[in-house]
Amino acid sequence: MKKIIENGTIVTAADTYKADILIENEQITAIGENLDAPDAERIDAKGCYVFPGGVDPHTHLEMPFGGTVSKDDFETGTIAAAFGGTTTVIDFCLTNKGEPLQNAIDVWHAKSKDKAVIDYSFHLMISELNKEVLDQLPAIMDNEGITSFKVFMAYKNVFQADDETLFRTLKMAKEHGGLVMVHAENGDVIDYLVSEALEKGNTDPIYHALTRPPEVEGEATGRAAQLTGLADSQLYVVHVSCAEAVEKIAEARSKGFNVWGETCPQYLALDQSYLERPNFEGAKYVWSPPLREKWHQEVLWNALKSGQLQTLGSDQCSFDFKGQKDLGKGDFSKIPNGGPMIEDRVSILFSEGVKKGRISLNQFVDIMSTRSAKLFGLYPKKGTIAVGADADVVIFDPNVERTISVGSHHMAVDYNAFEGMKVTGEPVTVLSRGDFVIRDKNFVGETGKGRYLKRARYNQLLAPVDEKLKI
Ligand SMILES: NC(=O)NCCC(=O)O
Ligand SMILES: [Zn+2]
Ligand SMILES: [Zn+2]
Repeated sequence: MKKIIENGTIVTAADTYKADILIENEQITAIGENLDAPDAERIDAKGCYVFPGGVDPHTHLEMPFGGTVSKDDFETGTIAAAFGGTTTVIDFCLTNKGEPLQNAIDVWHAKSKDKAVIDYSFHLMISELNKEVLDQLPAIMDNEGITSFKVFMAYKNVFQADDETLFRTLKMAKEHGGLVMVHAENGDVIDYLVSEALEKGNTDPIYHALTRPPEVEGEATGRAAQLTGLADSQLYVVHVSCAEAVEKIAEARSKGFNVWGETCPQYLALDQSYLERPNFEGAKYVWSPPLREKWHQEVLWNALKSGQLQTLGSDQCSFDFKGQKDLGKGDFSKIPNGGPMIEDRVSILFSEGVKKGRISLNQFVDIMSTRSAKLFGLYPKKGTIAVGADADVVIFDPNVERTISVGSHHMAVDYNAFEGMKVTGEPVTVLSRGDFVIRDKNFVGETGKGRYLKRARYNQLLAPVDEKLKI
């Protein structure tokens, strides 16, 4: 069925203008004034912005972690994402040392197939990079379209990889056109600081933040950036939380290194004092890296504005307060790390960013959608409103005022980290490849309709085309 979205203001990463959009066969087929197609359903977007569906580059749906499994799965997580104006998520596929990579990928396909309501893709975790692993990667890039690889520099004895693995991953990415992602914190130093705190009897949630100071994030970010320069490769630093890390990214970029940075809503709008909330409530705000002193927020906003940071990931990794976060009662190091962010990512960026004059409307679209689509090989199918793009479209009311609350959110968990926060703006209608997923703020999508997306390689879209990979 054809559709025409009319009377709205289209916003892309580059432009803001009034026009109608014609949608046919999953795609945008025309953009212009007073479009007509006699058999089209007409959707009125009067008073609203019409922008590309959000691309969330960082989620952990149904992920085993911290002795439990993150609560939102590919069904509840993608429904919540759609309510929030996101139409594509890229989730992290965990791997186990010694296990064929394809097995791990198959586990992630089994979790997501028949569940996701919007389109999705995977990054792949690299925990070791010997010849055996290296030999598997080109086929995985070709067959699975997985072109980004995540290395953890923290979580000692769990996910943490050593510097040799990081460096070899960077070299591999250079050769094959992949993008390396890092969780940049110095896991060895954190491990020492945590045991020191616990020995002294410091067990409350606030010690999670105090044992992961900004210096350990800045150090690891700088190390990863230097190794990227040495390998002449490309790096994407996930969940940047502090000034120390921003400085290292900016320094590397000023040297011409291909280093990119993502921050998350929690670092822009929450701060370290939340971890001191009584009755163990501080556990709700345990992320790694941790929430920082409030002044870091403005540094992050300025980095988004100036382009030193480019994207916003939700780092969705939700755990119930009761029954999951409380695994860490009496020992902060056992609190599952992560929180529910997938639904509020776009709204927080709009309300705290655009409405408060920190970023422009076009920067907002770039940060929450376009730049991730470009960096991760999905553009221009995803991440923009253009003829030929998938019709992933959000109709967004920029003036409605509302209060975020667990009572009205759609994530599966028993709290919302922004509880009581007033925001301006809300998605009203969301389409995924031309089909309504959210219509007039109601879910009308279909479980399992989301499609797995194979992605292009980094150097097919951004860097000069490598002779070996002519496109
Ligand atoms: N960030 C966090 O605390 N949890 C999710 C896993 C990760 O990204 O490190
Ligand atoms: Zn991480
Ligand atoms: Zn994460």
